[in-house]
Amino acid sequence: MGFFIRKRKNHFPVDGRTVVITGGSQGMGRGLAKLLAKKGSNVVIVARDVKKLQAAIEYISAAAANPQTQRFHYISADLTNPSESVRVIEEVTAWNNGQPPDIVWANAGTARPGLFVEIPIETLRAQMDANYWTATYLAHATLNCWLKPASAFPATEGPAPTLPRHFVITSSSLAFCGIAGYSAYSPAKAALRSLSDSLRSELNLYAGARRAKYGSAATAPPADIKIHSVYPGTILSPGHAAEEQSKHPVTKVLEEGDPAQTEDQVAAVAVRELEKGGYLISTQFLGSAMRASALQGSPRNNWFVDTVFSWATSIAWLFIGPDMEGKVYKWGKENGMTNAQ
Ligand SMILES: NC(=O)C1=CN([C@@H]2O[C@H](COP(=O)(O)OP(=O)(O)OC[C@H]3O[C@@H](n4cnc5c(N)ncnc54)[C@H](OP(=O)(O)O)[C@@H]3O)[C@@H](O)[C@H]2O)C=CC1
Ligand SMILES: CCCCCCCCCCCCCCCC(=O)[C@@H](N)CO
Repeated sequence: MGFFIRKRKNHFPVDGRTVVITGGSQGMGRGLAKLLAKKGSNVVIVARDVKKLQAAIEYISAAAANPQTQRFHYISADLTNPSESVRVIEEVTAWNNGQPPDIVWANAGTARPGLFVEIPIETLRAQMDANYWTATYLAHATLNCWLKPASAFPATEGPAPTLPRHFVITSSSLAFCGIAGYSAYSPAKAALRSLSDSLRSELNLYAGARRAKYGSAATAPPADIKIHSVYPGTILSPGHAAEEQSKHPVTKVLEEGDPAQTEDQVAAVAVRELEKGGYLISTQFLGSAMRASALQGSPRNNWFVDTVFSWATSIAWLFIGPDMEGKVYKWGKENGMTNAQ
């Protein structure tokens, strides 16, 4: 039997490892936390609202595979403040017996849709804070901890990890395609894709140094580091319900065909793709098409599928592009310029 059923390598082992998930109190982050609890991880969730965090911890820990040995923890932090990311990593390391977390998932984010000229300047900046800077500050704190053994972080104890560490970013399929109504949000998510590609390139340097003659326990990081980014489409979350309130009707027209996923569905696909070794990860078919049409120089998950799919989407855009332009034009023609909510 073993001859026929070749078990593929799991590139994202989580059993017994410690995972930090920001935005873990609801929506996709809560779905991820529950799934990883089921797969045997120790989980720390981070968000601002303590009541929601407490309720989520109860919900997440109930899914634990080994309730006697797995541990769960929450930290209340506003991640738009850079020093809060540093504190989170320090606190998790202390909680985790002096060992830094194995996996950190920058998932916190919020969308404030609306027409560009209607959005106050402060909201434009706040959207960058909530979506770009939260993840970037966390990446900076985490990579400093993982890459600099002699950094400000408490000295780590015990044996060096043998498995790679992972930093995962939740972006959005809107990173691949700009549509009316998301001008405050999409640029932040597109910037995260660029951050992901840049860090992926840079981390090769440390992987090389670990194996070179210059690498030593004192100067080289103790484990390889893998970076990944996930690009979901519509997720039926509390955040999504809130954004629907301020969403311009033309935006609803444009995203009408986007299949909605529950927090559990999106978490299951994201983790499955990570287990397969995915780097730039979409979570449903439309998202995969959007991804394929916007690959640029990003490392491929599967060179054959990604290349052929990108050719197909290049042709598809010749029809979809004008169709979407026409939908926005038609909405203006029929309803005028006002936000008809
Ligand atoms: N919903 C959707 O349709 C889509 C969402 N996404 C992205 O997926 C991720 C999850 O979204 P979703 O599932 O909708 O989750 P929600 O919007 O429902 O929840 C957001 C989570 O992030 C936390 N959070 C928000 N701001 C901060 C902050 N400044 N500091 C710390 N924590 C914060 C919230 O807790 P609290 O408010 O208590 O801080 C909450 O736990 C986000 O990055 C989002 O942009 C991507 C594609 C589609
Ligand atoms: C060949 C390619 C064809 C592409 C057609 C593109 C159609 C546009 C679909 C827009 C989907 C938007 C999902 C929103 C997710 C999100 O991040 C917000 N809900 C924030 O929470």
